[in-house]
Order: sequence, then C-alpha cells, then structure tokens
Amino acid sequence: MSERVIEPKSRGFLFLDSHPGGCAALVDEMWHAVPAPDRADDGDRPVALIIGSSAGYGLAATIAGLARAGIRGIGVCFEKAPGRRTGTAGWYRTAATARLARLHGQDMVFLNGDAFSDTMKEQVADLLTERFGGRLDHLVYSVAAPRRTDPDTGRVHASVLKPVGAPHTTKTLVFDESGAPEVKEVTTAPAEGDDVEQTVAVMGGTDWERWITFLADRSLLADGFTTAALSYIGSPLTAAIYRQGTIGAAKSHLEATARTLDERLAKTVGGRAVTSVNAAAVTQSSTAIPGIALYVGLLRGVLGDALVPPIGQLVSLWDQLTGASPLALDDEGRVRLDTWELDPAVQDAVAERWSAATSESVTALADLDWFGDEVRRLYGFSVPGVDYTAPVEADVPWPSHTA
Ligand SMILES: NC(=O)c1ccc[n+]([C@@H]2O[C@H](COP(=O)([O-])OP(=O)(O)OC[C@H]3O[C@@H](n4cnc5c(N)ncnc54)[C@H](O)[C@@H]3O)[C@@H](O)[C@H]2O)c1
Repeated sequence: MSERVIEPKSRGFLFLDSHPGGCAALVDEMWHAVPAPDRADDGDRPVALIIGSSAGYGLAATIAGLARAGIRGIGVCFEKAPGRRTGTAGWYRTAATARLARLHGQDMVFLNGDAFSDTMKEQVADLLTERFGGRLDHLVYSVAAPRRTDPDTGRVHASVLKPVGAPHTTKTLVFDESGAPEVKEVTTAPAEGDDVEQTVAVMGGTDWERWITFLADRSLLADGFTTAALSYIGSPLTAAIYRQGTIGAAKSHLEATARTLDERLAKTVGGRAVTSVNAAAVTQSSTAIPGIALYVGLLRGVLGDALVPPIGQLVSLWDQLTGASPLALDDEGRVRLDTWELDPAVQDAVAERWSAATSESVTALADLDWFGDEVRRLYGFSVPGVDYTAPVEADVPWPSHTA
C-alpha cells in the first residue's frame, strides 16, 4: 500500500491512470443528483441486475436504480484491478457505488468479469437464488464492448465502427499536444467481409436474449419482470457512421430482439422487454466514434444546461420500469429519452454550427470546456471538491460480497 499523487496523463481521449478520490466524488455527485423517490420506502426492494454497471449509462442505471427505485441486486462489469498503473476508473466507481449502497442499507453485489460468458450467467443465477430470494424484477443491459466470445462456438467476434456501402468523411474534433482544439476531416472505409455480422454479434441483442433465456430456464424471472437494453438513434450528422453504419445494424438487431423478448415475457411472466433510446453522452465508448466528440460539444454549445445527463435520463427509465410512471413507447416500442436531442430546432442549430466549425471557430460554437471536463471526469479528474495535489491510495479493493 502506498499513497501517491495521481496526475491526468492522456493520449487523445484515453487516460493512463484514474483518480480513486475523483471517481468516488463523481459517484457521490451522481447519487445526489437523483430526486428522492415519490413513494415511501416500505422495505420491499425490487431485485435488479445491471449489466455494464461501472461506466456511462450502466453506471447511471445502477446509481439511479439504487437512489430512485430502491433496488438491491447485482451489477456486472469488466474492469481492471490496480497494478503497476492505477485500476480503471470503473473499478473505483464500483467501489464507491458499493460503499454508498451499503451506507443506505441496500444489498448490491458487484461481479467483475465477462458478461458474455456462461460462467458469469451461472454466477449471477446462483447469487440470485442464494442471496436474493430467487427472483429478479428488473434487468438493465448496458454493455459496450469491442469483442464478444460466443459461448456456443468459442468464436471471438469483433465490433467495428464503419459506414456501410461507401466511405464516409466527417469532421472530427481532436486536440493538439498543447491542448488546442483542431477540427479535421477523417475518412472511414466502409464495412467489408463480415464486419456487419460481427458487429451485430457483439452489440446486437444476442447476449441480452441469452441472459433472459438463461435466467428464465432457472425460473428466476419474477412475475411482471421488466428489462431494458440501451440503444441510440442520433443525429443525421452522425447517421452514416452510427445509425446507418455497422453499429446501427447492431442497434436494429437489439430493437428487433426487444420485440421478440417482449412477446415471450408477456406470455410467460406478464413481463416487458423494451429498448431505451438514450441521448448522446460523453463516455469512453462514444468518444471512440469518429465525429461524435465534435457533435456532442456542439450539442452542448446549443443546449447548455438543458442537455440532460445520463443520470437524469435513467431516473426517468427507472420510473417507467418500476411502473412509478407509465411506459411511454414510440411506434416501434422503444422508450425515448432522446427527444430533446432530436428536437428539429436543436438539430438545425447543431447542423448550422457543424457546417461553420473550423479549428478557429470551434471554441465559440462548441462548449469545449464542458467537453474537456467530461472527458477528464471519465477518469475521475475535474471533479469539484477533490484535491488533486494530495497523495491518494490507488490500491482500492473490489467490494467484498460477504453479506
Ligand atoms: N454514450 C452514448 O452516447 C450512448 C447514447 C445512447 C445509448 N448508448 C448505449 O449505452 C450502452 C452503454 O454504452 P456507454 O457509452 O455507457 O458505454 P461505457 O463504455 O461507458 O460503459 C460500458 C460498460 O460495459 C462494461 N463492459 C464492457 N465489456 C464487458 C464485458 N465483456 N462484460 C461485462 N461488462 C462489460 C464496462 O465495464 C462498462 O461498465 C450501449 O448500448 C450504448 O450503445 C450510449
């Protein structure tokens, strides 16, 4: 055990180290952003499983689930332990979330491992049986991963971010070595070979459905069980690389899976399966998509504080999953938490700024201070109230399971 000062060293949007204190403070901030539940706490806590619980929308689902819906249950994620470098930010956020859950008397177990594997599914099923009364009320599926090993074939599928049909050139935002913003053009070659099938195999609905089947076969789905998987539609400005690209094919597959699962759950446990279309957010996965950094910076430039962060969106999703407010679905059966992003007036304003954006003008058009902070916050930096000059303990243990 040794304490040290942890500095924000980065290569592009990727940071080499994460700050444990900053990650904990961020989790705290998110928890406090959740409005208290409308109903009184009668001690009957719904049991929930959050897959992808340590980052982005899955972290927001976990914290909003705990603070708003009063859940107990299990979070699954894939994070790296501290070693020569610090642990991943998700490692520290998980430790902090577990501590807050415990403080509020909520039994939340976090499992670190591959959600795509049957071993993880078995571990979760065993825990549900032994510790949570053999019933699961809600499952939120929010995994973003580059690869998935198919448990049936052993084949490793890799997901790619490519347009379909033709190369696509987009403006994109990068920062030079001095931190100055540059608006550049990048061209991405179109999908080839089985790129689309592989991306669908990783980011489509196959694993979500496998989880439901696995848990249903063990009779663990409670009556009225509800499940949501996260999806994205996005702007016409990013459509070629996103919704009409390889990842968009995976999202269409996920949405089709929801319709099949919804029918099945209605018949078997009187349950529901939906996709939740969320809005653009700065996450480790989204910053890897060409053009998204510029788009989100401009979106915030247009909307300012009217941009709804993931935690706010997830409060609304939990209210719908628990029945505190009715499920509001679009014509394709999807919960829509992105309507403010796709509002035509907002999109027109973003498109106008997008055409005008150059390295010189982007600072005036996009909220780059906010964007830079959001990227640093992914690693626990730029969190108010944290003393980054003070040494901190990086060797934080994974939260223990013992009840
Ligand atoms: N970021 C956005 O702008 C945005 C918008 C709408 C919808 N979404 C959707 O939200 C979902 C989550 O995306 P995000 O941006 O929050 O991602 P993220 O990178 O912030 O988080 C991904 C999570 O998945 C976990 N994970 C990755 N591989 C795993 C594995 N093999 N086993 C277990 N856990 C694993 C990580 O530990 C992490 O908790 C995706 O379906 C994404 O399409 C994202």
